[in-house]
Amino acid sequence: MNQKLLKLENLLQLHCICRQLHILGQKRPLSQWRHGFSSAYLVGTAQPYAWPRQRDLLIRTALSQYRLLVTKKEKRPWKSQLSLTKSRKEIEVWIGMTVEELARAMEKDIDYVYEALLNTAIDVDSLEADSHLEEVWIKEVIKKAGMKLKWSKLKQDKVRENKDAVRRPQADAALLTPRSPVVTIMGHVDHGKTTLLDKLRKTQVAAMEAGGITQHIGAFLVTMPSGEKITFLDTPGHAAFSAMRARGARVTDIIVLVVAADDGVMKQTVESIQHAKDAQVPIVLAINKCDKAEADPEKVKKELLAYDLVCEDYGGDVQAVHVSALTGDNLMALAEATIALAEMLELKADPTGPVEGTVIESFTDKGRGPVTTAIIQRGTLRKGSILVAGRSWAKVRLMFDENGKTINEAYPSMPVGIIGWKDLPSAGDEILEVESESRAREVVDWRKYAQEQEKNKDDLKIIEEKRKEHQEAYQKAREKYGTLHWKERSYIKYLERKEQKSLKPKEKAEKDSNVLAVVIKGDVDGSVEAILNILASYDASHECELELVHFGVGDISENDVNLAETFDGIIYGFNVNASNVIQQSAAKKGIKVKLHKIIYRLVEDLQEELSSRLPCAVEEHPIGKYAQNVTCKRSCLKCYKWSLTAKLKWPLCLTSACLLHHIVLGL
Ligand SMILES: Nc1nc2c(ncn2[C@@H]2O[C@H](COP(=O)(O)OP(=O)(O)OP(=O)(O)O)[C@@H](O)[C@H]2O)c(=O)[nH]1
Repeated sequence: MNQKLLKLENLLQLHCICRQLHILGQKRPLSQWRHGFSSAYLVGTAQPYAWPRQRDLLIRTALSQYRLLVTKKEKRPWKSQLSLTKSRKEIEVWIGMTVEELARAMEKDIDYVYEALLNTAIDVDSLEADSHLEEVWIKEVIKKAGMKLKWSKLKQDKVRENKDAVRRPQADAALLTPRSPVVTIMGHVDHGKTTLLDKLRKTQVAAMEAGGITQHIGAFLVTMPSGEKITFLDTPGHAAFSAMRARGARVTDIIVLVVAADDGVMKQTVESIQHAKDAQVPIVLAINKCDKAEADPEKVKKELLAYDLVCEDYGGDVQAVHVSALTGDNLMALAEATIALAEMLELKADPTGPVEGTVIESFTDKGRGPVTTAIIQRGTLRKGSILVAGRSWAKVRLMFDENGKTINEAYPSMPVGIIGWKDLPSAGDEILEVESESRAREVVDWRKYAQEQEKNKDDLKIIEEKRKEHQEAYQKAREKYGTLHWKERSYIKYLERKEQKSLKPKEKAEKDSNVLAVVIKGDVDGSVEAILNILASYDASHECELELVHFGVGDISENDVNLAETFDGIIYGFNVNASNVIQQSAAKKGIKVKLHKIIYRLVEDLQEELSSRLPCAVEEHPIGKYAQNVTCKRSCLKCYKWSLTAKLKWPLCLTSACLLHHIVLGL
C-alpha cells in the first residue's frame, strides 16, 4: 500500500511540476509530447489564478492514471468512490442528450460525467458540455453511478406539442360535388407527350378565342364543347409523377399513356404502366403518331396485353384512342374518352371549408416573389386566404390561371397560380388553409423544428453506426491484447509500431539519423507500465524517433548495457540501482545510465534528450545596430555555442538576450 501511495504521490508531483513548468514557461516542453497528462494542460498562456481550479482536475486525472497502476486483483478505487454515491435513483434519459443534460438529470456536476467516462473507449478530452452522448455512454455513466435509467422519447417531445396542420377528415357525402379530372400524360421518350400537351393547350387557347399568351404554370384546363373540363398536368413524364407520389401527393386521377404506333411498347412505357398500377390510377391509352405510314396500333395493343393492359377491343376496360399529336387528329376523342372514364370514377370534392391542395410547380418571379401553381383539392381558394405549404406560408395576394388572367376563386381540380408566399414551397407540398397568420407561423415553426429533430435523429443514427464501428474495432483490439500481460502487450505494440515505420523506407532512412534508443528499467511492473504508457503517447517521431529497445523490472544489468551499446542508446532506471561494476562498464562503452527516483524527473530527462536532438530552428530579429536576438529550439547552452560559432559581433550580449528569451518566454 505504501508503495502505491508513493506512486500516487509521484504521479501527482509529476502533474504539478509539469504544470508549473508549463505555466512559468521555464522549460520548453516538447510540443508534440502529448503523454497521458496532456489533457490537463492549459493551452496557450496559463494564468496562475487558474491553478486551484485546475488542480482538482489534475488530481482526478492523476487518480485515474493511478488506477491503471493498481493490479487487476485489487479493488479499483473508482468503483468504491462512486459506490459511495450509489442510489437506485431513476434517471430519465434520451438519445442524444448532452453531457450537461446528463449531469443535470443525475443532479451531478459535469466533471462527474467526465470522470465516469475516463478509461473507456470514448475520448474524454474531446467532450464538451454540449457534446451529444451516444446511447452506450449514457448507459455507462448511469451504470457507474449505480442509478437506473429510463428512456424517454426525444427530449423535446415532452416540451413541444405537435402544432402541425393536417388535412380534415373525409367530407360528408352530402357536401360533395362533381369535379373535373386531373390528368397526367406519361409514356416513353419521343413518343409525343410534349407535342400532345402543346396541341391540347393550343386547342384550349383557340377554344377560348383569347389568343393570349399562355403561361406555363404546370397545369392547364381544357374545356370541352360540352362544357366539361379536364385539368392536364403539363409536366410530362414519370419523373414529376414519381416526385409527387414520393411526397404523398395524390393529385392525378387518370394517366394518359402515350405509345407511338410506329415504335410500340418500350422501356418507359412499361415503367409508366407500373407507376399507374402502384398509384392505382386508371389509364387511357393514346396510340400516337397514327399519321405515320408505318404506324401499327394493333401491334401496340397486342404488346400491352403482356403487361395486363387489355384494351376494349380485346375484351378489357382500357380505352384506346388512335391519335396524331402532330396533326391534332382525334384529340377531342381522347378528351372525351378521358371524361367518360372520369364519370365512371365519380370524381367528387367538397368545395366548402378550409382549402386543401397540392403544389404543382413553384418558382421565384423577379417582380412578384415566390409563385406556386397548385391544384385545389378541397374548399375554395380566395384572395386573403392564409395557407401553409411545407415550411412556408402565404397570405394569398393574387391568384391567376394558366392564361395569366387574375381570378378571384379557385375550386377543386382547378390549377391556380398563387402569389403571397413568404418562402418558396416545393412541388408536391401539401397546401392547407389555416385560420390566421399566427397559426400559419406556428405551423411553419413546428415543421422546421420537426425537421431539425428528424435531422438530429439521422445524425444520431450515423453517429451510432460510427460508434459501433469503433466499438467493434476497440473490441477486436481488446481481444487481441486482452488476455496478454501488459509486458507482452507493450512488446507487441512496439513491434507493430516498428513494422509500420518500416513500411516507409524512405522516411525511415531519413529518421535513422535522429533516433533516441532507450532501455527502461523499473522497480515494479506498475512503474515500468506507467513509463511505457507515457512513452506510447510520444508522437513527435517525425522529428526524433524514440526507440524502446528493452524494458523490464530490476536493477540495471550487464545485458542492459550491452543492449544500449548495440543500439547506441541510453539506459533509464526508475527506483533501481546500477552497481559500480555496471556503471564502470557503461562508462567504458560510452553509455549514459540515468537513474531517477521520481517519474516526472525521468520523463523530463527524456524530454531534454529528445529536445536536444531536434533540428535547430533559427529566427533572426534585428534589435540594434549590431546585436541580434537569436532563438532556437535547443537548450540555452546550445544557443550559446551556436552564437559563438556564428561569429556574431556581440556573442555574449546575444547569449544573454537568448537566455532571457528562453527564461521569460519559455522557449
Ligand atoms: N409524325 C408524328 N410525329 C410526332 C407525333 N407526335 C410527336 N411527333 C414527333 O416526335 C418527336 C418527339 O415528340 P415529343 O413530343 O418531343 O416527344 P416526347 O415524348 O415529349 O419526348 P420527350 O420529352 O423527350 O420524352 C418530335 O419530333 C415530334 O414532332 C405524331 O403524332 N406524328
